Amino acid sequence: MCGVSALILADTKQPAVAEIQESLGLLQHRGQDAAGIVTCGPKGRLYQCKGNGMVRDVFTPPRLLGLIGCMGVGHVRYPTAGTPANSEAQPFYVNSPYGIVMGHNGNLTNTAELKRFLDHDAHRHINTDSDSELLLNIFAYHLQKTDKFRISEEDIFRAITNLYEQCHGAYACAGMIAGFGIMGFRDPFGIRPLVFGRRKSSSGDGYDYMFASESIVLDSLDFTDIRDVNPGEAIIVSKHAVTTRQLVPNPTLSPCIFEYVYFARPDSIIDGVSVYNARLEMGIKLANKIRRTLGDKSDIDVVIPVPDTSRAAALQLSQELGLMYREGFNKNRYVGRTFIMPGQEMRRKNVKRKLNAMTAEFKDKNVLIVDDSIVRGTTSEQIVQMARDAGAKKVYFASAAPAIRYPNVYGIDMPCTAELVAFDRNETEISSAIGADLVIFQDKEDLIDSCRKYNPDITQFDTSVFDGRYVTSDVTKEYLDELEAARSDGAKNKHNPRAEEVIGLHNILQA
Ligand SMILES: O=P(O)(O)OC[C@H]1O[C@H](OP(=O)(O)OP(=O)(O)O)[C@H](O)[C@@H]1O
Ligand SMILES: NC(=O)CC[C@H](N)C(=O)O
Ligand SMILES: [Mg+2]
Repeated sequence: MCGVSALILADTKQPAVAEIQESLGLLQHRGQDAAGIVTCGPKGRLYQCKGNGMVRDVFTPPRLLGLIGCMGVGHVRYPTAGTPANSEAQPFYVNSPYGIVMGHNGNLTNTAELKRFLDHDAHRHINTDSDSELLLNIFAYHLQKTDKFRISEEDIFRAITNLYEQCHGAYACAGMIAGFGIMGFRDPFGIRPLVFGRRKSSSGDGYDYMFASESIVLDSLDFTDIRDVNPGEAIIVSKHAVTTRQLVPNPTLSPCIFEYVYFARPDSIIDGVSVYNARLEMGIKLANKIRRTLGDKSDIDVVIPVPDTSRAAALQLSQELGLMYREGFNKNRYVGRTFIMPGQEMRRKNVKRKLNAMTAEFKDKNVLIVDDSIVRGTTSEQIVQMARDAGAKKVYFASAAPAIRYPNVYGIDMPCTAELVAFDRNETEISSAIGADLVIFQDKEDLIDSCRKYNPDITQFDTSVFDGRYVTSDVTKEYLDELEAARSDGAKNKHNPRAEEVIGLHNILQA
């Protein structure tokens, strides 16, 4: 997943850039590889700053000063398609028609078909390997068909409807049309999150409007009337009006359950479910599973979370089991999230840089380490070793999510089953692969119930990483094979000149 945001201020003399930058800081946990902002100023002119790096590195004060205008779009990237190159930093821009800017969270599953269509039929030039550039150009192609001097909301809705028919996979998008306004839309299954809110303008005249991947952004920036964009719904905020339209009739909301497990901030609410509450509930359900597995009289002395994401579940679990909770791992706050770092070598090195065991909490104890998930096992394997080195007698390892055995195709970069530690292994084999005495996983139904408890109206989640069932119908065995061949660690390690290529056309990073 990535993070997107778009803001339009009622007071056209005020700059939007500072709050867009703020929004990206609040979404940094969704993407650490690249960041970008495009604003729209007087005369409908667009101003862009984007490139590889964290928000604090990309947006230096002089660069921010150059981003003028009362509306704009922001993006933080975690690459899940194409390459990690600078040129694939978002938002993307096309000049025709009207000047369009788009930030995309998610992943398209029919990129080959879209690429062919844009080349052969639409005759639109695509300059990178990014699926998001394809998405933007599909939208632009359909908007172009209106062939009008000035467009209306109806034209935009029609173009998004056409995009829905053509683009498969996951996409939560925040966009802008030069001089016109901002827009947000979510794919027909609502796989990735997107929220919308408004705030009384600082001048007291009218409202400011904002889209963001997570509600924490709108909360922090004092927006109210926050609501989820529905699956298959588009919202357009022009300088004069807010227009919403349900473009896909009767969609089935199917949010990615991994947002609740790991990706989202705990203080966000996604599709009516507080991520924090869902994690606490995961802790309760996991405690029950541990009780069922080990019986009431287990020999566990202490529960220890793996910072950061597992903390809420681990604390609740310890209370449920009547066990002591201790912060046994000290975390270096300056190292980012390791799971979303590119390349296994980097992920492996950074677990060690980030976490350190405190001997006092481990020595001569039977410990239950709790994490939110075990994916490649990069974290768990090293954590178990650290616990043993610190003198633990027995190491139990519990995961608040079920075992992950299938690739993700909707915006999480796990395309290759062979890289997943649970692939083709039973629980005993996983325990020995990560060096634990016993590993205990949450049951899938319990995970689903933990989220549904807070919004029973959600009838299905995307749980594909646990069960191999994809909510969109086009994910075939052939597709998964192609994805694995293109994006496995092995494939990425092969020299890819496109990843290093400097496509200056896209970047304006200056001192
Ligand atoms: O089995 P793995 O492949 O190691 O992936 C799972 C681990 O990665 C994530 O942590 P991360 O460090 O990314 O973020 P966090 O600090 O938010 O927990 C997640 O919380 C698990 O700890
Ligand atoms: N994880 C995401 O949402 C990434 C968006 C897009 N697929 C990219 O790779 O840039
Ligand atoms: Mg973690």
